[in-house]
Amino acid sequence: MKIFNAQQIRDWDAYTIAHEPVSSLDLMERASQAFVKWFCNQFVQTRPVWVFCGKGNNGGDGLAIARILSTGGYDVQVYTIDYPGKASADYSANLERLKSHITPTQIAAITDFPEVPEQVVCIDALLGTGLSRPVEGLLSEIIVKLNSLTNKIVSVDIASGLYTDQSNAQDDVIVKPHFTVTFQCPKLSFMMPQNAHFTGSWHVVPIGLSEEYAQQTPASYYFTEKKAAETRIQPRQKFSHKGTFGHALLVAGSFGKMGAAVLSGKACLRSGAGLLTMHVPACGYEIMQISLPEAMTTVDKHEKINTQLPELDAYSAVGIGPGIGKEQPTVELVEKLLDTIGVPLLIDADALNILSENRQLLDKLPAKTILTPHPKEFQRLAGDSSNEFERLEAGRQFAIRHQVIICLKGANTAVILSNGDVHFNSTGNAGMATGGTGDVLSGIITSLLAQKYPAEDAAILGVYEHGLAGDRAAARRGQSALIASDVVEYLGW
Ligand SMILES: NC(=O)C1=CN([C@@H]2O[C@H](COP(=O)(O)OP(=O)(O)OC[C@H]3O[C@@H](n4cnc5c(N)ncnc54)[C@H](O)[C@@H]3O)[C@@H](O)[C@H]2O)[C@@H](O)CC1
Ligand SMILES: Nc1ncnc2c1ncn2[C@@H]1O[C@H](COP(=O)(O)OP(=O)(O)O)[C@@H](O)[C@H]1O
Ligand SMILES: [K+]
Repeated sequence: MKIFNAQQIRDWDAYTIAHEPVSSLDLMERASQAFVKWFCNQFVQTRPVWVFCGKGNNGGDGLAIARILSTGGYDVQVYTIDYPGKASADYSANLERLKSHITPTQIAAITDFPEVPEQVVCIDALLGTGLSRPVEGLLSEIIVKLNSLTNKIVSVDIASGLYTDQSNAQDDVIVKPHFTVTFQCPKLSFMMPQNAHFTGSWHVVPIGLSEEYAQQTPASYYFTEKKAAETRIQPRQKFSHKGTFGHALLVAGSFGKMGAAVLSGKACLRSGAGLLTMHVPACGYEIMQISLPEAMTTVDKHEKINTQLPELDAYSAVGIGPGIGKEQPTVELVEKLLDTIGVPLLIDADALNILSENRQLLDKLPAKTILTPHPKEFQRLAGDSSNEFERLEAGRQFAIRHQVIICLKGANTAVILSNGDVHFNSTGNAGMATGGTGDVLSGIITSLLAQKYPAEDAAILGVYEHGLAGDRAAARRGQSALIASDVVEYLGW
């Protein structure tokens, strides 16, 4: 699914109005009905609903939502806000339509703000994607009040005060909803960890905006859901054999960190590679043979770290990094690998830190190499950013400059392609914030590369399946109990 920016969303709206054709008022009605459908599944009719409306089209949605809910039997009150600025035409039209159902109460000063009983669900329809400046004055006072309540808050389209596609300043006043019900596509700002408090649990509801516009309009940002992920899966053919599915090499582990090698190796095999060889330091030989009998093991001459690059001819992809440390002989191994490799490559963990500390190596990265940094590793690679929009932009510039693919890990991992396009992941949960889950991801992606998946597909699909396995694991055991081995166990495809 494409993630459009605020201007594109306005154009999408206008395109739909012109080409369907549908009046903008009817489109607002459709959006409001879609919101109400979600709302009625979430909150029973006995919950009173108070709707707080601004004067733009988001406020217009709020008025229409209030009318539809009231017609549906909910006890609804509407609060309109008296702040400078002109009301939109569709807001005014909906205010007229509302009048035979509900008489709105106007808030002209913060002292007019009502006492809100505990059971009331508040709907935030103050400002939407038309936000163009920080919220001030009465509107900001109202947001502060709403945020001080313990009531459930549902934002229409986007929390009031939150920008759609740019960073807010730290002291901006923004609604902190429990839920956001957003129209047609997720918004870029929902992907940023800095905005977690300003989205709550967010849900996309379709409102029938033009498919044609969505298809023909280029976007830089995407949201990878089930369908987009599954279309990348290459089905296994009846007469295939283990040679069909490639031979992966994982260079992993060091003394005290052999677990990272085991986890990435298991995940690699569970993701369909035909053959796997693990290259590990001598201390890891028995550990590998016992814990992963399906893998072959080549042993480094060094007891505790990897120092020797195995002959690469046999392998269809290489993954390096999990648990390898940063000792000088390992740095030299990484350099030699970059000088000689002719197959797809994944670089993770300490191998990324080696790149950060030996920046001349960055110029040796083969095109379409996949890098899987967590935010700290990314910061070491690309430097500081003052907010997460800037960090993402730094990631795009890095990917374009070095022609690599970056999986910037976290909730909604951003897979940044070498043309700068970003695919945010939809799976995964906070239970995965535990040691070793990144090693599992390395194994999965290396496996897909070995099977000759295009690097873009390996990154996007690998990240998706990794999160999905984490979600299955969390559903069975809960998030706190989840460990990286569970993610491997719940891979299933
Ligand atoms: N394209 C879509 O997907 C649809 C959007 N609809 C609704 O329309 C909304 C967008 O409507 P608008 O563009 O009217 O946007 P808003 O409802 O956010 O209002 C924008 C208006 O508020 C003013 N404004 C901006 N920042 C302000 C601030 N900080 N303080 C005070 N006033 C401020 C602007 O000058 C403008 O007049 C969406 O969020 C959604 O709720 C739906 O009605 C229909 C379909
Ligand atoms: N809150 C979260 N929601 C979803 N996924 C998460 C969350 N926290 C971590 N993850 C995922 O878990 C993995 C952690 O990787 P990483 O930090 O490298 O761990 P390690 O180095 O211990 O293996 C990443 O794939 C990341 O996307
Ligand atoms: K809103």
